[in-house]
Amino acid sequence: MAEKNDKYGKELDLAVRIVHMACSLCQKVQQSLVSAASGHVLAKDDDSPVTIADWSVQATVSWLLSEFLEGRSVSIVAEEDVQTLSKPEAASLLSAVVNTVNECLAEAPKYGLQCPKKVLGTSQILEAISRCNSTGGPTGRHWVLDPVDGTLGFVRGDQYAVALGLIEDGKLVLGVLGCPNYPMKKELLNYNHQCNQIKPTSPPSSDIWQKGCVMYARRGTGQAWMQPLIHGDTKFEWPNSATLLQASPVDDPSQATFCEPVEKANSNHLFTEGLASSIGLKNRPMRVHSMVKYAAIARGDAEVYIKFARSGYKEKIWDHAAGVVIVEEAGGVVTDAGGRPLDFSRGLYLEGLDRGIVACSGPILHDKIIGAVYASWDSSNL
Ligand SMILES: Nc1ncnc2c1ncn2[C@@H]1O[C@H](COP(=O)(O)OS(=O)(=O)O)[C@@H](OP(=O)(O)O)[C@H]1O
Ligand SMILES: [Mg+2]
Ligand SMILES: [Mg+2]
Ligand SMILES: [Mg+2]
Repeated sequence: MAEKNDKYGKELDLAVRIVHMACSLCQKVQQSLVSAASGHVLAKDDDSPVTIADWSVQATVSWLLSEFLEGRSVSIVAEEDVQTLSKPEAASLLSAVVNTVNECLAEAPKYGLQCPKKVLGTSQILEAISRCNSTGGPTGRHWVLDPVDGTLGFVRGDQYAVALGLIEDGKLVLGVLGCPNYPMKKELLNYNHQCNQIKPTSPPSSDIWQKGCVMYARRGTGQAWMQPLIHGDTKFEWPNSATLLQASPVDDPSQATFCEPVEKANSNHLFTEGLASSIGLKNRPMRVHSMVKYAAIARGDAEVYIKFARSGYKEKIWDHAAGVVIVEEAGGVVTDAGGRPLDFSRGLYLEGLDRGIVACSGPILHDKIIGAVYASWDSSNL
């Protein structure tokens, strides 16, 4: 864990504890969603799903950051808002969120944090969610939160992540990525060859599935770390143990494993297929929901992550912030398709992104992949 006196050490220490708590919250909600025939899964205006977990994590993280940092002035850029939750017909949903948040905060002492003196009321929870309405920008400190990244994976009982990053003066300074269904050891996963998604080797109820991990890194340290996920209902002593992450040394593109989004609608699978065949790639793609793709690169389970959204889609900073700093500190390189670093200083979106995102486990491989992207792009646009 970070030294207390180091820059951002206090913030990182707090963020890691908060992400552990959020992961525990998500695990409980996911279990109830998967076991119930129908759960609280709603569709947003863009048809993407949102659940009790998305709002509950946002409220919990917001409350904890405000409580332990600069109070209400803490700036948080996050995905969810309270529009749907505040509607009269959403009363039962809102009360489920209120209960979920209070249950989670009551566990804070297990993570070495103080819980609220009184149970939080509905208005406090709505306020905590809506307080995360910062738009970021080039100056000042902004926390960047994706409460549940890969909500589709979450509702399918599959992979998802809790992602918390910090930007200062437009630069990423730290990232924490909680991956509740991504086991500490790659050997505990196998590939489901039908759909190429990461699946556990055992059913979701097993210990293996429950053993997720939390990764974190501070900019400029050259180190990224991983802790086993802590479960709220088990006995443990904080601090948690951590192991150093190392991205893969493979620099031959034909030997690489590619990661990409599961949904064709979120990334151009045909382009990556063409790219893969142009470089003689042997391995099947690892199609996995959420920022677990960045986690896979950071810890050497895969070498390349490519996301080329349809033209006109603007990538949001919370879908990348935590993952990018962790990959880079583990030895990887993340840029757009033109080889330029991602720009987190321009508000909610990665403005000026050239085509899409290319994350690789090291600089030599990255150069080669960018070259191959250029060649494939030219030939696919002839
Ligand atoms: N049309 C479109 N194109 C590209 N990206 C989109 C699109 N719609 C949504 N999103 C964002 O993708 C986030 C999930 O990315 P994934 O890589 O997990 O996608 S996938 O589920 O594996 O297909 C997802 O994050 P969450 O909403 O946090 O799940 C979205 O922010
Ligand atoms: Mg997301
Ligand atoms: Mg999300
Ligand atoms: Mg979403």
